[in-house]
Amino acid sequence: MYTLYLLVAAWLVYLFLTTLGAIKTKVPGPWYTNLTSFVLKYYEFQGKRRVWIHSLHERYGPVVRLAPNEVAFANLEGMKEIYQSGGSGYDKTEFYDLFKQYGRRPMFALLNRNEHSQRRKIFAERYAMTNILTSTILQGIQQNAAKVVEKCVASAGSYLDTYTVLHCYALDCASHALFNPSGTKSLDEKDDYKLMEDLSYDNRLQSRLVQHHWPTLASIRSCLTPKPMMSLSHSFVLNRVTKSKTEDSALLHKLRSKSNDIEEIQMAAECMDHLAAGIDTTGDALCFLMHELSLPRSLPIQSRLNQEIKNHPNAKLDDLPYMDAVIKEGLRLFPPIPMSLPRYVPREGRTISGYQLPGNSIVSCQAYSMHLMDHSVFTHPTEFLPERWLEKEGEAERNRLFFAFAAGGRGCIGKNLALVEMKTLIREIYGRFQTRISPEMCSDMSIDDQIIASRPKDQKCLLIFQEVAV
Ligand code: HEM
Repeated sequence: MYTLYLLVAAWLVYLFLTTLGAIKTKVPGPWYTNLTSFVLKYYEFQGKRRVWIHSLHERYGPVVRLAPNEVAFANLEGMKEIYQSGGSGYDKTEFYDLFKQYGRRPMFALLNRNEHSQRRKIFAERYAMTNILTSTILQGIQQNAAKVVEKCVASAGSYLDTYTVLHCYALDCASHALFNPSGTKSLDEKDDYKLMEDLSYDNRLQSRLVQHHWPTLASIRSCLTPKPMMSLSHSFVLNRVTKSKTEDSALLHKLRSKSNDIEEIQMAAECMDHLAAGIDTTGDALCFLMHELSLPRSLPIQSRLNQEIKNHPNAKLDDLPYMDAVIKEGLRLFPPIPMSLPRYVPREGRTISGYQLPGNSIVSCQAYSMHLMDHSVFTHPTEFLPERWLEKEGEAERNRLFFAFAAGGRGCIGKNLALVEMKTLIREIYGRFQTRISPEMCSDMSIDDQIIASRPKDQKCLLIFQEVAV
């Protein structure tokens, strides 16, 4: 019994001390966030972390306390300091341990900044726009887009589940960039289709959170349960890394050229990470966007898009400003990674947006709030209004707050690839079809949070494709 009293007393002292530390910084937020991270964890396990944080921003402003040692920002000042100061901003937290592959840290999960910048240098030239537009990567994307169009044509008189088709498209494009010519053909082949399912229908949110917050508990559990077999996608990537022949343009080719410094299993971890990073993000972004465009209220947007594409048949991908605006607005309203990207305040402590925070506190921004909070920059922020991106006034402010690909030296390295994939497909589809929601569609398209990314809740989106008269 005495032990119990002692434990309770120790807990109270701990709360008191953390409260003292917390009050010192006077960050706005609900009183209980000074005492415990319990409420934050509760919302995380419910898959509602993003929505809860956003509601706190709406109530308390752009800087808000989430837990005794954790603060969220939804303003430019905070974003620049956390993600861009010194080039790549503050260091990532152990949250990124969850993204290890084959027990190794790929670039996305590297915590050490020097190691990260060395690794990033290896890939930078492969993901540069010039490389993507001039190499066989673009050809692969165009061929995959043509296959999607064939499926749209074949769906005449019925509907197409665009969720699955778009995820196959994203998988085939990303795996082509990684392993060309040994990428997947999930748009045509059943076995590769299973790979898409393996990657996109992952439902391990809760167990991954347990692993993050209580790693000891997670390792006890894994000792007590039989070891899971290697997933389909992990076997696929390992097989490609150890056995496939690749063209010079493939990312794996570049990694192999560094084989003195990088072991094969580390190459596999890297390829697996880029594959996972490239599928749901691009697939979900396209799916949310096409759903929004297919709603009756978006018909005028579709018409304008169709006109632009048809009137400029030979334009370069980047010379279609309205299409650009439509895609950007989709990424603003439905960012595929809308959740917090956590970082540690450097050891000495920092003042961010006027608040003094001790070293090792956790700070973050989430794209969802960055894109909705400032009504002077994004007027009518919850509405889908591509035209806003065409206005000259406020252009710089809008671009600075656009956080779908994050910012700084740890921002998305696959951004150019993703944008070329999106633009190529949207041009092919909306230059030829009008899309509508199928009357048989009863699935929920609301944003469903996973560990860091989000997806349409029911992972189904039934659209009708009707050819537009030339
Ligand atoms: C619309 C599509 C995409 C979006 C919205 C997106 C978004 C992001 C964001 C927000 C980050 C930073 C995450 C963080 O700091 O925790 C990131 C990092 C990353 N993304 Fe993307 N991404 C997309 C597509 C892709 C594609 C197609 C690839 C590659 C095939 C890719 C590969 C990566 C990698 C490797 C990183 C880690 C970069 C580093 O640590 O230096 N992404 N992405």
